[in-house]
Amino acid sequence: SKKERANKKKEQRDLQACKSIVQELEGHEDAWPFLLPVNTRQFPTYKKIIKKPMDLSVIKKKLEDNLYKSREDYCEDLRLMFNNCETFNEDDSPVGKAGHNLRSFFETKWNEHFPPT
Ligand SMILES: Cn1cc(C(=O)NCCN2CCCC2)ccc1=O
Repeated sequence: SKKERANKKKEQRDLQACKSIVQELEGHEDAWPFLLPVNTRQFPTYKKIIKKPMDLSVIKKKLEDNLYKSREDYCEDLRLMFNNCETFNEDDSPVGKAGHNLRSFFETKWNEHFPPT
């Protein structure tokens, strides 16, 4: 139907916006702690403390494999990644500070692409 075609277009626009947001996050100077999964041999307690690890490489792969039902589903994984960072790191540590900076950058980009009504 016309409505279904319009909705499919919206989904395609949202997916494209989510892909470009991840690219912008990857290029941010504070992205270094988030580019790959946390190394659990370097940080042996990580697996016990963080029940659902998440990082930009996993989010990018999920986007490419069409595993997100919606932009909200995608946003949930980004917020999980930043919340994991706050759980495991002191605010004034290098990783903790990078997490706060990158989260702020993400939320700004999110609102640029999807202005709250
Ligand atoms: C999200 N997060 C990341 C780290 C971390 O240190 N990641 C960077 C690891 N090195 C960067 C270049 C080579 C490997 C530690 C705790 C944490 O919660």
